Amino acid sequence: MPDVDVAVIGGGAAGASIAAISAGLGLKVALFERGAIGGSGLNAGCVPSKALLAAARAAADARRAHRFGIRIAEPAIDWPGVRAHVGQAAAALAPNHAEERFRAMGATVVRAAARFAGRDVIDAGGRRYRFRRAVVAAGSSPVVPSIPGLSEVPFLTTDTLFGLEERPGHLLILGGGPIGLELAQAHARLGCRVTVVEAAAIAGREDPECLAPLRRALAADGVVLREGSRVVAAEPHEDGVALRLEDDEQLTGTHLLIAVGRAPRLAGLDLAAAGIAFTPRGVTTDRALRSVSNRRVWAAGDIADPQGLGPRGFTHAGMQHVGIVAKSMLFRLPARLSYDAFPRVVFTDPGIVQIGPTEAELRAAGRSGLVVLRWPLADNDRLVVEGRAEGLVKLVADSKGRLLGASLVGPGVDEMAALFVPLIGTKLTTLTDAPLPYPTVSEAARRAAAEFYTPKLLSAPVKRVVGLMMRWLP
Ligand SMILES: Cc1cc2nc3c(=O)[nH]c(=O)nc-3n(C[C@H](O)[C@H](O)[C@H](O)COP(=O)(O)OP(=O)(O)OC[C@H]3O[C@@H](n4cnc5c(N)ncnc54)[C@H](O)[C@@H]3O)c2cc1C
Ligand SMILES: NC(=O)c1ccc[n+]([C@@H]2O[C@H](COP(=O)([O-])OP(=O)(O)OC[C@H]3O[C@@H](n4cnc5c(N)ncnc54)[C@H](O)[C@@H]3O)[C@@H](O)[C@H]2O)c1
Repeated sequence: MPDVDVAVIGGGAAGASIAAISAGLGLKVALFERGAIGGSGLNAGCVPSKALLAAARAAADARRAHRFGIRIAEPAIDWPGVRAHVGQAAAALAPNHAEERFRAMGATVVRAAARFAGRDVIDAGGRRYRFRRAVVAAGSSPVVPSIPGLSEVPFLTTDTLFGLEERPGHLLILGGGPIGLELAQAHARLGCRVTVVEAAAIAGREDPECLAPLRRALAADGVVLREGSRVVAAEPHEDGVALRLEDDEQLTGTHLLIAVGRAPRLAGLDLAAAGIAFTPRGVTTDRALRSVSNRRVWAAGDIADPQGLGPRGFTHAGMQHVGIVAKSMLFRLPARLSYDAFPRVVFTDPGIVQIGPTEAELRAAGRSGLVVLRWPLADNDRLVVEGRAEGLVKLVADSKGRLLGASLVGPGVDEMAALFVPLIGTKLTTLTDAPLPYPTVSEAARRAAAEFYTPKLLSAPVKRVVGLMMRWLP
């Protein structure tokens, strides 16, 4: 006889939501969490990083105020005050993740590491739980590269950075992905020296046309970017830490942050004991997020590797997974995950947004007949009046005018992502016909979409027909 209907391993964004829905449906639920409920997003990810960026934005806005004829002295950064703000942001959101909230819903919260002990058995906290259905939502953790000497130097990851009491004097950041870039800009604006060492190009997944404005902004903030640089050794230094690059150059800093990617937290789950197939990319599932080898088990969030689609390390991917798992596991409805309109945002200033595939990804997938439309944000009235008119809206459509992907860079474009998600796969007329409010940054979406029709509308035959109608029809 099973002890629980639904066992959920991991109380992060994905696992906690599935536990809440299952309990809300009156099912007997056990939620296993070995750390803090809320997971990486609340405690060491989205929330503290965006709170730090908000403080950094306030400092940057003060520095830019002179453009508007407002003179403000160089802002004094009160680091304990900044840390208090970051702490308060997490505290304000913590009640959504409180253990009592789940208990009140009728779920059993087990504050212990869980591991599988059979196809329908989980061991945790010295007890054995037999389940009807289980969801693996154990998340991901920072990858630490094997660099000679790294284990001899004190280094930070995002698991430890937000607990650091002192302000780094000179923060060296290894990795120029979203984590490295967001935290580089935040720290630079808050008065730290920052050097980013990136083995390839920064934001390497993003459309290359979006990178120039970001590189310029980071340079203006004082971030030193070392792209195409490989670290071959790390060693202690009187300043804190030294990194040796391939060409023997040495970079020194007071602190080192490792931000070279995240990997699914597979260790300790003993997935093999339950016959759950996995690879280093995560738990192998079908498109309904159901394990391909143990049909009692589903996976969600950073640890899920839906076959053919690969893992996605975003909170909103986890939220999309929750909907799929609810349909498939709880309601027994057909469910099929698709990332065709999946958005990602780098929350720097300017931000970079990608919705759906990039032009390069579409071409690599063999899509032909692509139409690329661009609208520079230098022409956006809202940004002109705000003195920040830089960036790009780039849309990729098929020959019939159906939107396949959108790449954006500019101030405030993060909020435009939501506009585009439901439009992927639809005709661009949805945008051109919509009265998007003026003056907003979003309005540039309509201008870019209109570029698809303008050449056709202003063609010689159309001009002739319009002229004839004007002159000959009443
Ligand atoms: C600095 C940073 C900034 C980020 N910013 C963004 C952003 O702006 N937008 C965005 O969409 N994403 C962002 N992300 C990614 C986002 O945080 C993750 O995609 C998301 O938190 C993953 O949620 P999850 O539920 O899959 O896993 P997690 O949040 O990692 O939760 C998994 C939980 O499982 C628990 N656990 C693991 N193993 C066991 C076990 N054996 N037994 C019991 N419990 C276990 C862990 O303690 C953890 O609490 C950011 C990440 C970082 C690090
Ligand atoms: N804004 C957001 O939504 C957001 C923010 C932060 C994190 N995240 C999630 O967290 C994940 C992890 O982020 P990330 O930035 O750590 O990883 P990432 O994989 O996106 O980027 C890591 C970068 O490090 C570089 N790199 C790898 N090894 C290196 C080495 N030895 N030396 C120098 N550079 C090296 C890579 O070339 C890459 O550019 C992201 O993929 C994303 O899913 C999302």
